[in-house]
Amino acid sequence: MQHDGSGRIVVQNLSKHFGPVAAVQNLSFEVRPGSVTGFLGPNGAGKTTTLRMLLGLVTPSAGVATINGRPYHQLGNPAQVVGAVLENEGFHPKRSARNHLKVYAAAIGAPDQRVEEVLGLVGLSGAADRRAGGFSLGMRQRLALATALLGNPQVLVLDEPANGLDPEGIVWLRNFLRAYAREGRTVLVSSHLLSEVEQTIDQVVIISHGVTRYYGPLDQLRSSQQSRVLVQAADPNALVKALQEGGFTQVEPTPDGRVAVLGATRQQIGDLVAKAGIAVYGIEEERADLEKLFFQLTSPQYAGMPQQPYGGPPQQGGWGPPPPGYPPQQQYQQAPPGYQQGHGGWGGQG
Ligand SMILES: Nc1ncnc2c1ncn2[C@@H]1O[C@H](COP(=O)(O)OP(=O)(O)OP(=O)(O)O)[C@@H](O)[C@H]1O
Repeated sequence: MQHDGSGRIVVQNLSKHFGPVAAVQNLSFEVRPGSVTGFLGPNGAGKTTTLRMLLGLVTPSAGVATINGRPYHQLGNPAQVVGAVLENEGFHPKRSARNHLKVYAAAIGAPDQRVEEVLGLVGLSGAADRRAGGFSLGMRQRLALATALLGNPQVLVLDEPANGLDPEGIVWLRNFLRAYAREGRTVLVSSHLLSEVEQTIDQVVIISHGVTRYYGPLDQLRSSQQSRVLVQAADPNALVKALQEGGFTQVEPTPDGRVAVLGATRQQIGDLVAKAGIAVYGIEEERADLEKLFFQLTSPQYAGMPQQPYGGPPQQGGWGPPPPGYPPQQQYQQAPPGYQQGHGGWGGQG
């Protein structure tokens, strides 16, 4: 049966157990053409196992993974549909890059001319006659990518492709993958570091211990992380009152006695306290930190929490269970008790 040519990757309720180890649990997500999707999670999260199931190298315990609507082994001409780079791929050390590519090109019926094209695409033309055994890790990554590109595939699946690349190589890879997606192709790229792929990806699937923690557009994840303005005031209660009167309702105390205001700028707060005549000793903006959120989402503490409290794996734009302390447990949507009387301390304690 023919595949549908859609360029779509669909992972549906995918699970894999290795004996007692649940490597992947009920994972679901979709990758559409024209986008780069980051598949993120710490070491051991289940990324490689998932990609190996997608590529027909590991049999799922449950669920399905398809490319163009078919499991990998049912794609008639897989090299033209999907190109993949998995971790620790070996090259014959004595074979030159060009000869390595010629062997693979012959195996999938690609012409020798394609070998020269892919060498150019990955920037290895100048090193084509050097033995792969002498290549740096970064050059080996490029050669592996060139091999994946031989069939001019619609879909690219790359496991930790930034490993071993120097900063220049990372920028090169980012531009390459974005251009590839702009051609209407599909790119799925795994990493254990959000910062490494943050500028490359449009969509993100974050997993930890084989379970989805977040699945959706990166922008949405970013905008969920509001910056906060931290204010140290002589009279926090008066400050909270003024903030709420000024329409800043997302106000919370910090452990060090400051008042955190969400959805505000330093300037807005500065103007407000000046107008209200409130003495403040400091106004500081705390920038949203995506890396911190990623760490929280994938931390072991978080992984120990009940799974899927919302009844199933997250849909697109959806979350797994909230990370600890998120949203903050102490949040003054209304004035803290005690302050309305004009006396008593912060939260009615003083
Ligand atoms: N063949 C196997 N036999 C037994 N356990 C396995 C096997 N392959 C993977 N695992 C286990 O499954 C879990 C997920 O591993 P996997 O390699 O998929 O994670 P990963 O997210 O790719 O991590 P890394 O970046 O370290 O490769 C780990 O606990 C790992 O030890």
